Amino acid sequence: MMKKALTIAGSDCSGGAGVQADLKTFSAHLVYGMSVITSVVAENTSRVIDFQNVSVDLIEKQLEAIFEDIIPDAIKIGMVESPEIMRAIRENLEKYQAKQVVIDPVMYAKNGCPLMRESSIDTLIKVMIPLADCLTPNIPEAEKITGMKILTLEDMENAARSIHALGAKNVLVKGGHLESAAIDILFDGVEFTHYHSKRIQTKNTHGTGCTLSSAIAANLAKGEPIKVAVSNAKEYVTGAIENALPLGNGHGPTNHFYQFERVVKL
Ligand SMILES: Nc1ncnc2c1ncn2[C@@H]1O[C@H](COP(=O)(O)OP(=O)(O)OP(=O)(O)O)[C@@H](O)[C@H]1O
Ligand SMILES: Cc1ncc(COP(=O)(O)O)c(N)n1
Repeated sequence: MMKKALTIAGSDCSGGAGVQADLKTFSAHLVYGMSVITSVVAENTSRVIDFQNVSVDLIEKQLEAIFEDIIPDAIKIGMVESPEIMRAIRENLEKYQAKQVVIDPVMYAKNGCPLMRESSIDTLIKVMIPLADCLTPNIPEAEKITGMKILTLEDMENAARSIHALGAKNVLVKGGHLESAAIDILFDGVEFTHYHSKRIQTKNTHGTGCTLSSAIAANLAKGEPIKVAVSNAKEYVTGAIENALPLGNGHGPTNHFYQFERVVKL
């Protein structure tokens, strides 16, 4: 039976990040994908033009429609811009006894445009982080959450430990913003696991964080334990970056279907 995954995130009309990246990632893993849209973002590979949040009422009704009918095996949460939407997601996921929740605490787009208002950070910490089976901050996000400056692998480990203490079961601090290799560090409350890949020289990295977190959710939906889920997801995102698509004028999207190109000549 096909496993099912849900993304609760913003819509990126240009298709490289947000809900669109998540659904492509679920499909590439042969997992049935569903979506609850939190915000409609007018953006492309170069800039965010504008966004409008979906009302709390309609977000709750999307969740109701999903959970009364097709129960997801795992959930990925991406852009959640406001404290009210965060609180509604927390309440509803508790009500529906959601399992395997991966949270990517999206704060900014690649080009620096804010996708979460500053006043949401407190609610993110108190309301969202304790929901997470796995939280996947990048370095700037981990700095905002912890108030620490992160320059080294040891700093990443310390940040992961302090975010774990806020209630996330597993914390993956992503090293995409490091200068050296792309090393991500997982802390499960007991030990650290380092996931290495070489740094790929490309500007086409639109949606890397969305793709990694939804690949973790797809692997959890299939029943993989967290360390295997992160390892498989890291391998997948590295391949998607290596084969990234030179589309648009800015940061092009990753290639979610690179594995299929060996089978089907496009
Ligand atoms: N140039 C690169 N080469 C190899 N791996 C990379 C590169 N850039 C990012 N990654 C990897 O991509 C994944 C996403 O990390 P990153 O730190 O870019 O997340 P992010 O900043 O949240 O992404 P986004 O900017 O899409 O929100 C991580 O596994 C990271 O190591
Ligand atoms: C709707 C939405 N969600 C998340 C991101 C972050 O992705 P990136 O930092 O790769 O642009 C984005 N740009 N848009």
